[in-house]
Amino acid sequence: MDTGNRTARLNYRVDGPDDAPVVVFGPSLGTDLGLFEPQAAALAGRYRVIRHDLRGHGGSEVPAGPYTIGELAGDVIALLDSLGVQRFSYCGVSIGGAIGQWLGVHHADRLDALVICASAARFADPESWPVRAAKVRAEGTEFLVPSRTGAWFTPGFAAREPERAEWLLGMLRTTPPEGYAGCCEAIGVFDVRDRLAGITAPTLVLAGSEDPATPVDMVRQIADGIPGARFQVVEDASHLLNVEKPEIANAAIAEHLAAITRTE
Ligand SMILES: O=C(O)CC1=CCC(=O)O1
Repeated sequence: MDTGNRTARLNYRVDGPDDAPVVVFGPSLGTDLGLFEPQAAALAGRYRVIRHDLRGHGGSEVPAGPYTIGELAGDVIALLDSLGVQRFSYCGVSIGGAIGQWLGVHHADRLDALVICASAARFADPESWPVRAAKVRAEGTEFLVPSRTGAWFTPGFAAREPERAEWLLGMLRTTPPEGYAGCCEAIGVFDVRDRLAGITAPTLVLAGSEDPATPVDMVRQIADGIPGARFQVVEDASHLLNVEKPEIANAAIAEHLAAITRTE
């Protein structure tokens, strides 16, 4: 099976009981494992919550790009193997959701359940991603910061919760340019539209009603392609819907996982 080239060492954090069912959380482009603080706080009483940084992000190793989603997923499998985890559920946001889809296609035997948030089977404007990668390699990530209001969270969220908005933007500011660029290149060539029907894990797909990066109809295509997948729109949320509307996201994720995994 193709899991890409050499795996990269991922930074990760584990919360919750050692013997509980495992739920793995994979973040979005330009963020880190802190993205899932609201989910870890809500779920770590019942699950062994493993959050990881993407390759080239946060505290993870930063190999030279370009990367592929297969390589990013291979990093996650290598991490779980190193922790002795065989079966797990996976929840990913955006590129993290792409990793989830890839795991669903290639590691069905290990997946209890999938949650895919604000993602795509084929991201919009594929030709734009290498352009963004080149600009980030040349200039760093700072030029992206102003446009993340709207792209990541609604202006209303930024006004209501400025400290949380700044906390998210701080993740982007500290993302290594090479890691960010390598992930852009992975996004640009990712396309599993013709593989979705092969995903057998019970799947929940969440979309933010105000998300311009992965609009509702684009996210819905994932659910339409996966047999039996459930789809839910989170109202008044943009791309990082799990932070903008944590109570709604947590309730949906917890209900989906509880229906699949035994915690008692
Ligand atoms: O451009 C962004 O920041 C939104 C996004 C697309 C893929 C991803 O992981 O984040």
